[in-house]
Amino acid sequence: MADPPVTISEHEVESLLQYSELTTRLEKALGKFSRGEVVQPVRTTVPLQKHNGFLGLMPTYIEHDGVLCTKLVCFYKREDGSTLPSTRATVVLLDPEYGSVKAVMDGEVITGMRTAAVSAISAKLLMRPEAEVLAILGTGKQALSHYNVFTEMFSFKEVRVWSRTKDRAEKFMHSVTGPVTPCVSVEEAVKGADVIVTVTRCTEPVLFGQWVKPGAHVAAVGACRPNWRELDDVLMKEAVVYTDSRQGATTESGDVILSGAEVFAELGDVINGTKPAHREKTTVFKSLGMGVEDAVSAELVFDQWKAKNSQP
Ligand SMILES: NC(=O)C1=CN([C@@H]2O[C@H](COP(=O)(O)OP(=O)(O)OC[C@H]3O[C@@H](n4cnc5c(N)ncnc54)[C@H](O)[C@@H]3O)[C@@H](O)[C@H]2O)C=CC1
Ligand SMILES: O=C([O-])C1=[NH+]CCC1
Repeated sequence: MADPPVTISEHEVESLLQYSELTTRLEKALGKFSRGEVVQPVRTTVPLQKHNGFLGLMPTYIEHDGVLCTKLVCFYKREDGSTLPSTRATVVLLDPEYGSVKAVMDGEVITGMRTAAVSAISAKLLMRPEAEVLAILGTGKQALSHYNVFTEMFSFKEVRVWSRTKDRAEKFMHSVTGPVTPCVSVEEAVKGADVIVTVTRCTEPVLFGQWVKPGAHVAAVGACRPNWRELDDVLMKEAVVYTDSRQGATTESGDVILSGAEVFAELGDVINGTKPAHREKTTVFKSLGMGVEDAVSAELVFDQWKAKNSQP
């Protein structure tokens, strides 16, 4: 008889996940995914037309590790000024033998941390070793998680942040502990930057190739629909393009599909040593988000939860 499922709240997930262990597990998972060791169909999306959004279903099975999981994530194209969240997620961990649910956990923290950690892995693999300036475009949830993991993993001399209003960039600056330079234009934020993170909700290009320093690394996280963009054609065509999933990117990424840019490799190919990391060139990591990232994060949360709650 299976145990009843446990429920793990946002607060508990936050207290159980740390970037160091999470990043190690994600790097291994990206490698496994690109070696074909993970069953993970491209996200199924159900349009929520009335609310300008989508429900994404992200099932994943890692047979070797006995991990079966699915995330349910709603994401929206919100009007400017809307206070409603742009993503809401729940993660369900199952027992693959019995088909029973082991845990239902909050997916907000998992989505924030695993997405940022994968971007940080892309930077570790693809940025120039002498990188000094990080620019973050956007000041929402992903901007904060990216700021946290990038400043934990690397030692940038300057971190710049851009938002469409100066107020938001300054509010972001006051919400973090380290130094941040708020910028009034994208051009000002990215000029000379070695690493650029785009974490906006925009559906038209916001980052233009003419402003990007040759050899810079761009982690592009927003624009997860086939007709949404964050990057322009110039950047997409000049850069060597890496993705989390080639199949996901060619199905879901407007930046890839509409620019006609070629996907050079998955991050997992670089981790596995089957494709090179072109650090000397301008690189784009187009992130769409994968179920396997949620699955290994949820397994880590569940392991830690069990260790904390087991009887002495
Ligand atoms: N690749 C992945 O794995 C994931 C991608 N995402 C995507 O990342 C993006 C950011 O997500 P969150 O930080 O959770 O959203 P958020 O709503 O917390 O923040 C969005 C930011 O974009 C800005 N923004 C909105 N419209 C804009 C426009 N037209 N031009 C420029 N900036 C604009 C907002 O002011 C805000 O700073 C979204 O597009 C979301 O769908 C979210 C989760 C995972
Ligand atoms: O992977 C993910 O959770 C998402 N990608 C785009 C919106 C949410």
